[in-house]
Amino acid sequence: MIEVVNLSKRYGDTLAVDALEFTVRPGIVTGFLGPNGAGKSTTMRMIMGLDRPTTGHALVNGKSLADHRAPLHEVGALLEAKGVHPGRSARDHLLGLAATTGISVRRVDEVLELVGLTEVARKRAGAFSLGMGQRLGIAAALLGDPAVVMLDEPVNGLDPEGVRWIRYLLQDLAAEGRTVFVSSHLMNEMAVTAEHLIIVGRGRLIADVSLADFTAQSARNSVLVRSDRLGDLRPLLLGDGVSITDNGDDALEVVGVTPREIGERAAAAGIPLHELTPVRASLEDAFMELTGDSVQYHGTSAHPQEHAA
Ligand SMILES: Nc1ncnc2c1ncn2[C@@H]1O[C@H](COP(=O)(O)OP(=O)(O)OP(=O)(O)O)[C@@H](O)[C@H]1O
Repeated sequence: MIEVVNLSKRYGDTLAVDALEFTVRPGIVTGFLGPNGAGKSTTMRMIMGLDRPTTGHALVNGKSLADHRAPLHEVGALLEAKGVHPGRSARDHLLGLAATTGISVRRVDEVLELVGLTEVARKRAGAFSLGMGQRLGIAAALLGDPAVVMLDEPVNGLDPEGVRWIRYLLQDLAAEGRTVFVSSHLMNEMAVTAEHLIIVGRGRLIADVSLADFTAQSARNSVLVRSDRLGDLRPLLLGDGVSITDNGDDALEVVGVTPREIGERAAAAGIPLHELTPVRASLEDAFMELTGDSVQYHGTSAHPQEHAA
């Protein structure tokens, strides 16, 4: 378990983390989401005791990390790219880490196997691809068989196979009862990986919510209706709280009426429907809606009409 209590960090004029409070529970994957610069890495560094909080504190399994006798067994973390000597083999790198903390050679070979690096374990880490380097970083994080696993943007720059591998690994670690806390700015990836979300913007907590509730709350759930008699159908659907958008192509996007209701009204009027599809809001849309104001550096949008919606 990770407990973050009134945690703040100021760098000069920048309040990178602003009175954050949340708990990360064991047994599930918790996604830590926020736009670039939202304070995710800073928060994770403070949890690891690598940065000193301006106010507040973070506890890992009930104590601050410095108070644990064997911190590597409590938490394993992959923070920014690890300093691996490029001339060293993956195995030697892990053996070096293990030796300083009393971890066995057997455990080194176990984690190499777990992350799929056994075959290349004796090759120079300098020749590793980004994905292999990421696997090595994760192997190092898991070395102490920690109860808490914390990864900062682990899927950045990975190919789809690597992304999927990390997703299943995180879910397996959570299923073993560990606390898994993983940061990302990719909402759609978190949507298929995490069960709970902590969302931050400009250092502040914006939402602490289950994935299911987050999706259900989104106002953008709609129904796509296709018919060649849309002109007759439209007045039958209008009402309070209903919005109807013509998306061209013989289709309407309807918000505020259920698919069942639309089907029944169309049937009662004898209007044939060619399609009636519930459209879940993309989680990315919901995330943008929520964090829009807290994005520090807005780029110029290639799709301005989407933001106006
Ligand atoms: N060592 C530092 N010195 C000064 N400012 C810093 C330092 N580290 C972070 N910041 C600032 O604190 C804010 C939060 O940064 P942080 O890296 O924690 O965000 P993040 O959510 O992890 O972003 P990203 O997704 O881009 O990694 C940013 O404005 C950043 O510029």
